[in-house]
Amino acid sequence: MKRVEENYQMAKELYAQMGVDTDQVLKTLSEVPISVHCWQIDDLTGFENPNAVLSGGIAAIGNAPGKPESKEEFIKQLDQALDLIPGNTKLALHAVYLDNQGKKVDRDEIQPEHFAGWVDYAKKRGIGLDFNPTYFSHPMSDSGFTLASSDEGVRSFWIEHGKRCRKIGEYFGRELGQTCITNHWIGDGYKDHTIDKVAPRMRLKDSLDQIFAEPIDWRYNIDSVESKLFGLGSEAYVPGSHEFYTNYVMTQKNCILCMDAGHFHPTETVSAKISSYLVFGQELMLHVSRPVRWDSDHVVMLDDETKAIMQEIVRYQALDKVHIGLDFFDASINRVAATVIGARNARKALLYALLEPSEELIRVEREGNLTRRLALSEEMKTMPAGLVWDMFCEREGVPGVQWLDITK
Ligand SMILES: C[C@H](O)[C@H](O)[C@@H](O)C(=O)CO
Ligand SMILES: [Mn+2]
Repeated sequence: MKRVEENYQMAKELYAQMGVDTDQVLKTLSEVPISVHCWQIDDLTGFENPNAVLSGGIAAIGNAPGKPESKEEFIKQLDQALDLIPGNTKLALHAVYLDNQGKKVDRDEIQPEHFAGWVDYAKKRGIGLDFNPTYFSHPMSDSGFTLASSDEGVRSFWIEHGKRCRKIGEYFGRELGQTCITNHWIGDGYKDHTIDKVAPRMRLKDSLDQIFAEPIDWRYNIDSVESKLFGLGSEAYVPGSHEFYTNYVMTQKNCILCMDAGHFHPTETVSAKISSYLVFGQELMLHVSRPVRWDSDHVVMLDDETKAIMQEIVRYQALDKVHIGLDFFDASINRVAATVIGARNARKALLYALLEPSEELIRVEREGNLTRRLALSEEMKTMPAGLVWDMFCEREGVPGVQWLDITK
């Protein structure tokens, strides 16, 4: 305790010399919500069907022991993870984590009451909730198409699911006094060479128009649409591409864009795209993830891209415009630890961004002093951010490096 305090005082002085107020940084770091996804805990199996098989072109690869075998075990492990994650945390749920009280409740039948237990859970923990319709892992998505399907029965089933999920999001927002982001991602697409790329997109646009037709107060629920380049089995064509959704949110204005760090060409980065949306006054949802050669959903590291994403948000004072969520699932390592590692790294990346003297960097760039821009940026890299992090954990009542004990 004393050592953490002493180290922090030293770091505080060093950062002050660079024009950075670490006390203010710690306050902001504690307040910014980061939405931690629940599905790393159980490889996205959920409670709808204990034997569910993941589909939609995504995969949790690995067979690490300890996967929860009941809802009780799931909650226990989730609690264990959340207890080790400092800062203002939201919890992101998927529709398959419903409480169906042992009855069959299909996706086009779900209602707020099936998620009342989660609202109680969130109230108990003092956290907000985000939501995701589950447009996959279901016989009605077996054709590889949902909202863009040419089968009107299939399409209307999923439109109903989308509509109901927004109402559940609204319920979360009202009950918890925090906006819920309801993120819509579909795995639709073709494996091979596609001739008519327009018709599925026309159907997808129409489905979204129907889903979002009813206005919902943005204080309670904001819908986001998540683009993707390809999936397993949809390598050649995905109707819900980045260009498609960018145009959708710009013209329809009834939802915002979600960018997942793994959903682009390997040399493209989400960090490079953020400013273009902010210029047009757009809010954004992010899925912070780590693609390794493809959309592999590896656990988030404290790597250059994660730091760059946070820098972009902080530099333009857009912390209230860009909603930060996590999306990874790795079944090859302990699932609780995976959640903790990824969530702590996302917040550490945010800390690095907040510790940057961004006002000075922007000013010297504007003045044309590009030498100082580079020199100062480089010097910042070896400043003692870890000592500020330790103080953050201390103030949040969460273990610092000692959390590693659970990995023994
Ligand atoms: C489970 C999530 O909804 C899913 O991962 C989606 O967000 C995605 O990124 C699919 O590749
Ligand atoms: Mn995602």
